[in-house]
Amino acid sequence: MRCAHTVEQVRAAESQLMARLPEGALMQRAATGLGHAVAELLGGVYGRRVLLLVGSGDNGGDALLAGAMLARRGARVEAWQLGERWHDDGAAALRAAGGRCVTAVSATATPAPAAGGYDVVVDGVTGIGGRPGLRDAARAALDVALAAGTAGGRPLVVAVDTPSGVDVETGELPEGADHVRADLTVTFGTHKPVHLVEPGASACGAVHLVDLGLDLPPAPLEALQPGDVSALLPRPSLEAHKYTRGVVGVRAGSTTYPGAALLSVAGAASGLVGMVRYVGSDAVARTVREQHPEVVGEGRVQSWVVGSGSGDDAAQHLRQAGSDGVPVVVDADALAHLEILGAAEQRPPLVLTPHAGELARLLDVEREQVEERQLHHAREAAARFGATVLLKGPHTLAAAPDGRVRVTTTGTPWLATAGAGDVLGGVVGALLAAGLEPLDAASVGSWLHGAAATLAAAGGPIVAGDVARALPAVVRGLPLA
Ligand SMILES: NC(=O)C1=CN([C@@H]2O[C@H](COP(=O)(O)OP(=O)(O)OC[C@H]3O[C@@H](n4cnc5c(N)ncnc54)[C@H](O)[C@@H]3O)[C@@H](O)[C@H]2O)[C@@H](O)CC1
Ligand SMILES: Nc1ncnc2c1ncn2[C@@H]1O[C@H](COP(=O)(O)OP(=O)(O)O)[C@@H](O)[C@H]1O
Ligand SMILES: [K+]
Repeated sequence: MRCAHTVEQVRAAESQLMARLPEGALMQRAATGLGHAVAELLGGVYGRRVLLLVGSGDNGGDALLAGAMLARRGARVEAWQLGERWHDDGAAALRAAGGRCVTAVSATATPAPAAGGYDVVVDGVTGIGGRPGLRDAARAALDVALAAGTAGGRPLVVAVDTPSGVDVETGELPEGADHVRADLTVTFGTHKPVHLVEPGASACGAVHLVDLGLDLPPAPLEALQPGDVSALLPRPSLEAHKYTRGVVGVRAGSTTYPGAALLSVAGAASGLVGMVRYVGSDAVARTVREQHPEVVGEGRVQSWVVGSGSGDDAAQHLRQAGSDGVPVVVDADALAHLEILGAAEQRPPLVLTPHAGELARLLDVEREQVEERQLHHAREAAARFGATVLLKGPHTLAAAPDGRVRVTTTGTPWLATAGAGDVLGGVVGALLAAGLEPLDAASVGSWLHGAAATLAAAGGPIVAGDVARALPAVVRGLPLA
């Protein structure tokens, strides 16, 4: 599991460990990991030109100590002091290693960049102690450094712990203010929410974790890895028969949108359960069975998938599905009718699968607000509706009513294609029917869906049906549990 901890959790774990280590040992560990990561990114050290942008806290200290390590190995290292103070031991180490230190850099006194520019700019302005936004001195220094470039184009940007200026705890970006965009972020001890949650995650670039040996509590935010998915995936036992594997029912699609029925069923019928039932108009049911001859009609199920392309039938589909007492995936058109299910205590377990626009309508806010504050709104909806909420997008979030959140890190922008969400609803419904609890069903389903899209796309375009077809191959490729 990839875990992201809060700043408070990180600080508590760090101070516990620091109490047991010689002074400065933890920062040296972080700086050594950072130095190695920069060296690897540059494909070597000797003769490389490195600029450190250094703030007033320990984040700057990490940058200075890593810079000293690179300078000792033959890099040409320069450090610009952006705050009123900086980490004196770090600066002394850099000077001793032959690096150049430029103090008192301000927005109006930015140094001339080295002739030929820099191969890499290391952002050590702020880490977990930073407030969102960049101060003018940092903004001006960054502009000058990036414009200086190299023969090969602009320098690479490596963020120390987090890109400066982002909101570390939420992944939000400061409104109207600037932040660093990194090619690589080297973080320490554990991930922080910004490394996983959009839009901040995109500002981190690739993320490299340096282990510090921290003793950490359970994380409020997680990202499943292939081994986790494999361990959670329901697999048929030797004694299995189709009913023990679970039966998923689909009430989706309509004469206006028969395709949504086909795609929801395609997701549900990708092999994760023993049987799929489809309930809808005769005409749509006929079309579904032509393409999926294994699908049967009405009967007992262990979960329902409702709403994709249900159009005017959405309320009725939801009422019927909700009266069974089994978990329900509520998608698309059905999301507007949650009140039909009565008070939260009377409802069956629900997985809501809105995209940002649908979640905005549910919460009566603007779509942009949801996109800007994804973690906040996913958690808010999960708590308000007492349901697991799968907020779909580039880094889909699965939020449980108890506050736990899982981020999906699989997927490809090629997945932004009509009907992909219908397939996802079917996959999540199948996993619920197979016995997973809602947060596991939502997060495992979303992980498999993203991985199937990446496999099917292979760098090129796909349609929604390709995702369902690729899903069995993703399951086959999982590591053994
Ligand atoms: N706490 C620890 O034990 C460890 C911390 N480490 C490093 O230390 C960092 C945290 O250090 P600090 O707590 O000193 O905090 P930071 O270095 O992240 O930032 C705090 C400083 O930045 C200034 N600042 C805040 N917001 C700003 C903004 N928007 N623009 C410009 N300046 C701003 C503050 O006035 C303060 O002086 C971590 O991110 C990590 O890089 C690592 O060395 C590992 C060990
Ligand atoms: N930029 C993106 N990168 C990766 N995945 C994306 C991106 N945009 C959308 N997706 C995924 O594509 C799917 C789209 O679903 P949805 O919005 O419900 O579309 P539809 O209603 O047409 O099926 C979701 O799984 C979502 O997470
Ligand atoms: K930083």
